[in-house]
Amino acid sequence: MNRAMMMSAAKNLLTRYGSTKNNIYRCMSTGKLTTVDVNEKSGVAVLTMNRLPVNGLNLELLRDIRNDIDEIEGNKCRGLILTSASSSVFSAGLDIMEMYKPNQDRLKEFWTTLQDTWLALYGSSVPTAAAINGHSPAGGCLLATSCEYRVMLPKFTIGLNETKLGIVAPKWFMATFCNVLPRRVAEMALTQGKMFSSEEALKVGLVDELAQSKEEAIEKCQQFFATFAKTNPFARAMTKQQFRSKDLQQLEDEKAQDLEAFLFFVNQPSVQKGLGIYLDSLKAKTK
Ligand SMILES: CCCCC/C=C/C(=O)SCCNC(=O)CCNC(=O)[C@H](O)C(C)(C)COP(=O)(O)OP(=O)(O)OC[C@H]1O[C@@H](n2cnc3c(N)ncnc32)[C@H](O)[C@@H]1OP(=O)(O)O
Repeated sequence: MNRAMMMSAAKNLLTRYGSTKNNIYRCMSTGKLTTVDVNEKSGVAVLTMNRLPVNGLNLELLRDIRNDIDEIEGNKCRGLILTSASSSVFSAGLDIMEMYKPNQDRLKEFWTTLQDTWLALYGSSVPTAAAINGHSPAGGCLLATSCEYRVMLPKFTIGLNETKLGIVAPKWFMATFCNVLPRRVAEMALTQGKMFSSEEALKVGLVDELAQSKEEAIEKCQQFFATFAKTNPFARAMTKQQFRSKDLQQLEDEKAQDLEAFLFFVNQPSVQKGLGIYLDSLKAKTK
């Protein structure tokens, strides 16, 4: 191999395996709206949501996340860290545009994909953690709390704020919240639609640690995964799945009813009106 060929091969490798100070990262898959980088040394995959500006969870982003989780599971990665390409928003939750004046076929597909994404993430056999590097309301909080561990950057907010929008978080959103928070704290926060500051979230246990940067948050998630070094991966995964089986089974059993209830609720004129007013208030903020 001559020098030019060697340079070209090295360039190709760097494009595919981009190197950082300590580790080699392999880009496993790149959905249009997500990227997945696997640390070759640790086997940990970092799944980055990249639908800027706010990672609103629309049908396409949910599909990409779902496919990435499946791929990470299939590749037997040692861990999955969910994070955001934005420096101020982890995810703004469900893209309200999917629910406002919706096309009914797409609305069905949107909700079914959300259900499947949650089942895949909450029930994942791979250890999961969220590096919450920005605001994380509603569906963003659902994704973060579906993971086993959360590290958040200061001065952001997280919570299930649905009641403030005049909508109701489905049972499985609530179950996910209750898997993390004491029941009384969860009930109060859900009914109030409370958004916790990072510092408050740490205090009540909604997040496990704070970090000063995204890199530090990812490092802390990796340290969490390292706590499983002396456990049997199969026994670990079975234990997690059995622990979460009631919540998972409930949605599996009630998927069709949950979809019907969502469609009925979203199509109510009063709900449509409320969503329209909320969207206007979000847009007015930027004017
Ligand atoms: C019926 C059953 C429902 C089931 C449960 C529902 C769950 C959900 O997830 S509902 C969604 C709830 N989400 C929110 O309430 C968050 C709303 N967004 C915000 O609070 C903020 O945008 C922010 C804190 C996440 C980020 O603030 P900032 O960085 O200042 O960005 P902007 O507010 O200026 O937003 C930029 C741009 O994005 C639009 N947008 C924000 N969030 C959403 C959203 N969830 N869906 C659709 N669009 C959203 C916002 O309107 C701006 O648009 P433009 O003005 O056109 O740039």
